[in-house]
Amino acid sequence: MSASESCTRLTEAHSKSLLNNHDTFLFDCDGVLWNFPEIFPGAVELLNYLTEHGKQLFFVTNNSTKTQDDYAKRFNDIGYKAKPEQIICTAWLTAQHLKSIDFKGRCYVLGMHSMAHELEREGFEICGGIGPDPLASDATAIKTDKLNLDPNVNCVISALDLHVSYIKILKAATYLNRPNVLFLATNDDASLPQSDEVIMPGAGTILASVATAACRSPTILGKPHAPMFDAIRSVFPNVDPKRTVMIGDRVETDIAFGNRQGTTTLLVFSGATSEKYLDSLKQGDERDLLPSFCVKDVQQFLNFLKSN
Ligand SMILES: O=C(O)[C@H](O)[C@H](O)COP(=O)(O)O
Ligand SMILES: [Mg+2]
Repeated sequence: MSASESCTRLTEAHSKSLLNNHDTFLFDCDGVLWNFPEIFPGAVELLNYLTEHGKQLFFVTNNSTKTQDDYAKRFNDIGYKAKPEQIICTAWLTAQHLKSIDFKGRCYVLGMHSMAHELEREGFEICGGIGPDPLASDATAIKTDKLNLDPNVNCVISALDLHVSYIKILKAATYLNRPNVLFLATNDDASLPQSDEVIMPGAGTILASVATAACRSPTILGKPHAPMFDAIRSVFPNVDPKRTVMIGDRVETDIAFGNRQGTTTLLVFSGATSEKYLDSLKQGDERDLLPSFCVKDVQQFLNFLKSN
């Protein structure tokens, strides 16, 4: 797909064609449906409209701060009846990945309680990393014997951790100094999409600190990488990428994910990507990042679908 063929501004005709020629719609969450707690206008109505038109919906979010059940409850609270199996979130995905490789051992996790919940639900042991772990104020030299490291840790997982600290990065890097220790990451998003000038560092900022200190690169499970689509196939084996639309706000994760899987991609400008940034990409040769279509937001997409 050339730059001129992609990034087509969505119209009513395109929207009806997307509806008639696709069975499955994959929705990113942050920046597309909401910047929580703000739910975007038209978001819930669009989900219900597509469901009423017989479409299969999945929610593919790199956000690791909530469990599948948390998301299912959130969707039900805002008026969309979601089943947990429709929700492909990275906390759940990480547990499924460890299951798929028959992992045995203990994990040091830089993340929120949702990570612990999903991992422990599958029987994996967490050994630190969740919650605050501040540097002692009188710390002069940090000696290994003061760190209470667990000799049985053989996996380090980097996720979105609002309690990240120097000591936690130090412990993660020290564990990763052992070559047998597996290094996983939920995602490498630079930031969380925000509707004002605040920049909320994303999971990628934490991952970069650990990877830099440890001089190692992780296996990243979230978008744009394949495990999320594999997880959808495990729930819905008949999913056909050619009849699937991926709707996202970040080109490096959502659009690249859809393009690599061969789906149609729809970029919204309500989150991480501005029209100006997309225009700058069109000058380059990163086809992977260019969407099939782009639209202002989910409300405009819904309006096009409902127009006569
Ligand atoms: O930093 C992060 O983890 C991400 O920015 C955030 O959670 C992305 O969520 P998504 O847009 O994939 O729903
Ligand atoms: Mg997003």
